[in-house]
Amino acid sequence: MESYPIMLNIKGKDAVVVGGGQIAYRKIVSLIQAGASVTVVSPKLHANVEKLFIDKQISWRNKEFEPTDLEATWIVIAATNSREVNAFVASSAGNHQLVNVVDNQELGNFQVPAKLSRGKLTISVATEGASPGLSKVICNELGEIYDDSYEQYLSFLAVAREKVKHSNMSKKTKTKLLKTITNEEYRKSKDKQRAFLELFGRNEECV
Ligand SMILES: C[C@@]1(CC(=O)O)c2cc3[nH]c(cc4nc(cc5[nH]c(cc(n2)[C@H]1CCC(=O)O)[C@@](C)(CC(=O)O)[C@@H]5CCC(=O)O)C(CC(=O)O)=C4CCC(=O)O)c(CCC(=O)O)c3CC(=O)O
Ligand SMILES: NC(=O)C1=CN([C@@H]2O[C@H](COP(=O)(O)OP(=O)(O)OC[C@H]3O[C@@H](n4cnc5c(N)ncnc54)[C@H](O)[C@@H]3O)[C@@H](O)[C@H]2O)C=CC1
Repeated sequence: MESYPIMLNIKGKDAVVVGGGQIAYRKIVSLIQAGASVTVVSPKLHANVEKLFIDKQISWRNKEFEPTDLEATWIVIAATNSREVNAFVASSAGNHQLVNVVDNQELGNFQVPAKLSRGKLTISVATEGASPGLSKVICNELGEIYDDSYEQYLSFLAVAREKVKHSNMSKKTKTKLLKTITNEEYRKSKDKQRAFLELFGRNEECV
């Protein structure tokens, strides 16, 4: 069966990461970047995780995992170096919790893909656990093609699309315009972007 890829809005949501090592650190950073409120449960912290705690970016329960640690959280990441503990974390989670198990994907209900961010553009790559290393390689390759210029371009597209959507143009014209601005020439030319936005009046800062 295929996985179902989604973009999750976890801003302000509680996440519990069990384990405070290097792998936990990687997952914690992406949770923080997405605005989650992260609590780490672990008797020891890797220096990088400790720094996040000192900087008040995470909460820390300095203890071994117990099932009550999962109360009232939405996202659970089992990232200890013990397969038994990770399995125990997974079996302690409720049906409505999102659970990721770093050493046994079968026990959880989501996996973390490799990710490339360019502002509003997200490219994520996953292999159903067949080769996380390949996911990383592919993401790095895509990073060469979808370079930093996409960040500004996506800001333009977002503003332009809103303007088109809220204009009085016919549906057909709107569809045509939205297609036109995905042409490469709009990414490469801020003059073209500016000219497009000027069709709708005052210019925006995204250009
Ligand atoms: C199932 C999954 C569960 C999950 O973690 O969600 C999982 C599981 C496991 N990974 C293992 C190994 C490695 N993982 C990486 C890297 C990443 N792993 C990530 C995700 C995932 N890893 C999920 C599937 C995603 C998919 O399908 O592609 C990435 C993409 C995202 C992230 O972690 O943020 C991140 C790249 C981030 C980046 O871009 O930098 C590397 C390479 C490296 O670190 O350089 C290696 C070594 C090379 C190799 O093995 O390929 C092992 C064996 C552990 C052991 O030896 O004991 C397991 C356990 C198992 O296989 O059962
Ligand atoms: N999914 C992925 O991308 C990858 C997963 N792995 C897996 O991740 C596991 C963890 O790797 P690292 O972070 O490098 O290990 P690590 O040894 O650096 O950290 C393990 C952490 O787990 C904590 N811990 C141990 N028992 C605990 C308990 N009962 N309750 C709470 N915390 C507990 C320790 O205090 C420590 O902070 C590895 O065993 C490996 O199987 C490894 C590479 C990639």
